Amino acid sequence: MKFTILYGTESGNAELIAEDLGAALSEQHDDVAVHDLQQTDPGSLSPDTFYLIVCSTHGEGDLPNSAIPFAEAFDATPPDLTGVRYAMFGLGDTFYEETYSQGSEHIDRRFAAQGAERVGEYGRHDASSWELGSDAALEWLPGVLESAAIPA
Ligand SMILES: Cc1cc2nc3c(=O)[nH]c(=O)nc-3n(C[C@H](O)[C@H](O)[C@H](O)COP(=O)(O)O)c2cc1C
Repeated sequence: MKFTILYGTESGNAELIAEDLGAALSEQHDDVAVHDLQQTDPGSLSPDTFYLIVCSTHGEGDLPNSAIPFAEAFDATPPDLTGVRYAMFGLGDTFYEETYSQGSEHIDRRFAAQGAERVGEYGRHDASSWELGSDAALEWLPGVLESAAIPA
């Protein structure tokens, strides 16, 4: 199974988490890549790869800067994501109350609308919590792999 971890970030937290998830997956799997969403062509998403998407929230419940070109390209030419499976890990801060963790949901809605299947629990990290983002993501990962029926 090929894994690609895609991150959308503005101040680097999602990138760090993506790198840590990539390192953890690489211990058991050979084909693991980590990419910034801004370097990702939506048309390249493929059913032969399992995607983990790590995306923060900025503005007022908006996408972070590095995810915006991806969303624009996605909307310009919506890809057929039939057969694509992915897991979602959203970053946010409950300080922002009603817009908490909505950034990643902009990507999630696009994937669902084009036929992709989200697998496992929707992961979240709250910057107001005491937990480190990477610790939360590494706790979330095994459940996702189990839901996807991928050996850890
Ligand atoms: C200017 C600014 C606006 C933010 N707006 C929101 C928001 O609307 N909702 C939310 O849940 N978190 C919001 N956050 C919190 C970030 O999503 C959180 O700090 C996250 O860990 C940042 O990750 P990143 O470094 O990958 O961008 C905001 C942070 C900043 C600095």
